[in-house]
Amino acid sequence: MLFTDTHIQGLSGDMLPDKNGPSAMGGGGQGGLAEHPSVSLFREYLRLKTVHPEPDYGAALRFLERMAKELELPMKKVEVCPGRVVAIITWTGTNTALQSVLLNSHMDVVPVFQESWKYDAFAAVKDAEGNIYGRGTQDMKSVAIQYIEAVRKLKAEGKRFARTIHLMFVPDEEVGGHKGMEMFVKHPEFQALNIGFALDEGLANPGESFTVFYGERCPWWITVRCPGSPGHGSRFVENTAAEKLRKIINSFLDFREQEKHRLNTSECLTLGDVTTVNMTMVKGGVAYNVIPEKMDATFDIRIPPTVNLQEFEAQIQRWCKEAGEGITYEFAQKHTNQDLTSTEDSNPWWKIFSATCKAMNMNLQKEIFPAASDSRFIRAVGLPAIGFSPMNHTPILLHDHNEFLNEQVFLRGIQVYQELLPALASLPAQSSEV
Ligand SMILES: CSCC[C@H](NC(C)=O)C(=O)O
Ligand SMILES: [Zn+2]
Ligand SMILES: [Zn+2]
Repeated sequence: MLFTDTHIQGLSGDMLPDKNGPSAMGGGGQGGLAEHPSVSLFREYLRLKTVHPEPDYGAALRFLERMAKELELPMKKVEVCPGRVVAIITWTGTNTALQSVLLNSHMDVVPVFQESWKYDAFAAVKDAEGNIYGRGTQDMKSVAIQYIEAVRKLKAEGKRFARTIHLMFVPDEEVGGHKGMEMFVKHPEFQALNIGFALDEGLANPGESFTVFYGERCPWWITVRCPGSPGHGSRFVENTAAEKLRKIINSFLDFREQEKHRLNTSECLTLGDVTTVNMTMVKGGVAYNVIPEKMDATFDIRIPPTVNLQEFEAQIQRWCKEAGEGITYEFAQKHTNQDLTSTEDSNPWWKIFSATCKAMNMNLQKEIFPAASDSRFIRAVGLPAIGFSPMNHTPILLHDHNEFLNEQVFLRGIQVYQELLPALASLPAQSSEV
């Protein structure tokens, strides 16, 4: 039986036809041809509302439990915080003494401005070009299903590898990972996974190449508090909070201009190589005619690994001092680990990853991730991690309206993991492991 997109929109994931496990015939968009079962599964996962501020993690965990059952693999659940569960599906290797390969994805997605979307952001509508629209199509439910489907295919082919492969599904990445990966990397269950190398999310690439991320900028979220003398709004009161706030804003935003200019005038720099500063909140004031006793400005700063963080903070202190008396600041986010994953052939994991991609004629663009992902916590405990979402010929639409991924790009990504997983999980024992 075939469905049109209109029919599919009205169905919940549970109501989709499910004849042979995930081999559901999905929505149309391809002239009535049966939909690839992996695409149907992807669309089903997209329909789960794991959206902040109240993600339905229960639905995602039930879905993943079903996946584990279909794959005939065990799934472990670790509650790192009340209501915050990390799920791990494990394909045990033939030599459990060797370090394992981690395939990480986050279950949660960011909210949408539904009125600005072409379709319901949680209906996983597929258009006539095969573009699948939905929150999480790029970030990063596609990658989660690609991992699952690659493992399904490899298992069906009777493959088995020396190294264990862990498929990990974490909560709360989109709100900083504090009740997700940040906690889990310190958990004994994480250590017990004996991870040697991790893959996590990357970004789409609009061209033919695939972008891979070997490091991240440090996110610093800072609120600068400017105290001042209050008084009547009709007077020239000295030492006002607003005068100080103006100087603070000028210092931060002048620096922003310099960095923007540096990025725009250098061909070899990408966003991940410069510091971005954005004023994201301003607070203060109680009435039109009352000069307030304090005003705050909040900035989202992203600092590349090449910047000395002590010197950068000293600069912030100078800006505060220059702006007037009594100015303080406080961090809501201050990541300080600047570890990079080596992309030299001396790193055997990188060597096998890049060689396997090259054998598939994939051109890799190495960059610093401009935002923050859970990879930063993995690198911070000393493990190599590469951010990689196999999405080329795709505009970068994470967190944007009308986020989409084409089904052919999605399916090609499964093939990419079908090659990568055997290569990584067959990496010979390293001298550090014996
Ligand atoms: C700093 S925790 C927030 C994480 C979020 N990640 C992404 C990929 O958008 C960000 O960079 O804002
Ligand atoms: Zn993400
Ligand atoms: Zn995101």
